Amino acid sequence: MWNLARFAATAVARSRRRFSTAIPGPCIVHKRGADILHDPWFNKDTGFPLTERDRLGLRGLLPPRVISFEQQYDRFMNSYRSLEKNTQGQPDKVVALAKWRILNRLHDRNETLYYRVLIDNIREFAPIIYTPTVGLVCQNYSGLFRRPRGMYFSAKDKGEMMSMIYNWPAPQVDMIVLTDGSRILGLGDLGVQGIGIPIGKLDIYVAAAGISPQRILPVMLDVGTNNQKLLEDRLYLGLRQPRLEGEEYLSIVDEFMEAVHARWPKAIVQFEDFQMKWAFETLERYQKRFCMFNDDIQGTAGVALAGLLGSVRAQGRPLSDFVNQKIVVVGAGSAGLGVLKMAIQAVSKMAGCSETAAKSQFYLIDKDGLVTTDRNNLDPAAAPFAKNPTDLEGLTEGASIIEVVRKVRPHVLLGLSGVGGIFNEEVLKAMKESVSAKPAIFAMSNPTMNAECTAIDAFKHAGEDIIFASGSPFENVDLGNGKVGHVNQANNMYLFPGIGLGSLLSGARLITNGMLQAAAECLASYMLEEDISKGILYPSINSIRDVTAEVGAAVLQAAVEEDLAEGHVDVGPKELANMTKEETVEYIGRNMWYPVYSPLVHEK
Ligand SMILES: NC(=O)c1ccc[n+]([C@@H]2O[C@H](COP(=O)([O-])OP(=O)(O)OC[C@H]3O[C@@H](n4cnc5c(N)ncnc54)[C@H](O)[C@@H]3O)[C@@H](O)[C@H]2O)c1
Ligand SMILES: O=C(O)C[C@H](O)C(=O)O
Ligand SMILES: [Mg+2]
Repeated sequence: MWNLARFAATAVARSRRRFSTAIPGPCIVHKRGADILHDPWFNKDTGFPLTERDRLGLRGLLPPRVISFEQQYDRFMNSYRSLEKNTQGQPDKVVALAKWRILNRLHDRNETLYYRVLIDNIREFAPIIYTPTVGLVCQNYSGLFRRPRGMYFSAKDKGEMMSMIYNWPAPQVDMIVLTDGSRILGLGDLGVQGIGIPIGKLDIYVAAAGISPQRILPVMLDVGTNNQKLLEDRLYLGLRQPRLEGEEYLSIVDEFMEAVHARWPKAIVQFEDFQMKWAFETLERYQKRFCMFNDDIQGTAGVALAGLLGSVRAQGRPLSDFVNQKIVVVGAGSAGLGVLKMAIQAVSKMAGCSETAAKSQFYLIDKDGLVTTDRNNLDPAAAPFAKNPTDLEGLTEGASIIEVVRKVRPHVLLGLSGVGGIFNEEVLKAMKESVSAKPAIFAMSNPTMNAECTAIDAFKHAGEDIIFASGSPFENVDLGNGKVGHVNQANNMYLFPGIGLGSLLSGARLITNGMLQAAAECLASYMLEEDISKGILYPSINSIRDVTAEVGAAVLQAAVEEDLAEGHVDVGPKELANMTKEETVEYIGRNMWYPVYSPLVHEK
């Protein structure tokens, strides 16, 4: 549970670990010749040594010189740098898509090299394969499409999924990211084009959690789209029909979940970018039956909570002061409500009070303004967080963001609305009057153009002492006189890889609230005091494998504590239970796949 002492102890004592990553043992490929060259899992391009060229029927299919992995790596990076140079001055979108294309071509051709350049340059490449560029890719998917990636199950496949799942060529799948494309980032319903999100999330799984690319599966459930523009687009690649609703919709998701479970009973399914009603409904429906979680509700909540606790520390307050922080959440969707739920639970545990009492510090605003019990047709999902107008001292149902901020003078203003720019100059200036000397502004909506405000505007209008976080990356802000306004990336990428990997290696059949809470607690305690005092709430993305190992270990240990850990491969539940915290982190690190060319034939 929320163990305050643990924060100080773990954060200060923890040394940064570097893992000696596992190198896969020799494997025999059953393909030969051109089939190997065309298989990105096995392809080494000009890197095939002569013995393999001989024995795999590759002689004559490649230019004679053998190029080392390092040389191939340098050649790719040189091409990438040339592309950067050649596209200078072109519109941002053109440059971003050109960068995505060159990376995607490598992904399609040679996965080992692709993942190595991704891991080594994660800070630079994450914004291309993940938010914000992935949003642009989804918007343009039908035009950009060259090769399929992942699996597509459509409403027309009803009754066929149990056999279709066996069309996937890999014998084992550990991690699935599933979307129905109905709420892609803040970009709305993008139908089948939303497949880019599971692909991007799974790239992060490989880079951050070391899940082998042979064991991941991005999935699109195409149940139609309500996006009129796409329905009228002659290049649109999805079903040209309105979205299925009600039982018809659920029967498709049910069939998919049964099929996956039948083939890979231990695969973990991450639900991603479902519109709110289905995000909550499917979580409720499956969380006690399958090993699954909803990243937008649960992953986001943990990352936001870690950031909120970090802001308390950054204000120089003891962590226990979290119970007194006034927090305004803008956006009552799957993400905003997930954050509220977890934050209120944390307050209630810390203060030892009921959740009802813990709610008093939180304010919720949606597209119709402040959410109160006076609202007609109050959404049942938002109802538990609605304010009683009698407690509001002057604010009424539907009050605007500026009205709420002026009246409440919150410590934190947190946006998960999907609406770019709604933390406008007036709202940001009002945050100067916050009761906190270091107010926090979280503009968490993605992609960049949907962020509630930019980093520059936040520091310009709300003052230089703010703590700032955004869902998509922004550059740090130069405040002059050598001062830097630090930009944090409050994105669920800091948690979902560890949740997935920790659950997988524990062998748990379910992902419980306790496991998710352990993940959030671990991230919250990761940062050292010296960083936190500078307003740095999250680790650098460069240390994402270390973060994931720690988070994964916390999740695994929580599974052990709840008696859910059944073990993984040859590590049984008893061994897991006997591992110390350190040993658990090492165990997780050892199980991370790392891209090197492994031999495709046994040495004679
Ligand atoms: N940073 C992260 O890790 C992270 C994680 C999840 C979601 N997100 C982002 O959060 C956003 C919302 O996601 P979601 O799943 O909750 O979406 P959603 O569609 O379920 O909810 C959006 C909410 O915003 C409210 N809203 C719309 N316009 C508004 C306005 N003008 N003022 C106030 N509120 C308004 C809506 O009423 C709704 O309650 C998306 O942009 C998504 O990319 C970020
Ligand atoms: O995809 C992201 O970058 C975060 C989050 O899952 C979102 O939906 O915005
Ligand atoms: Mg998402």
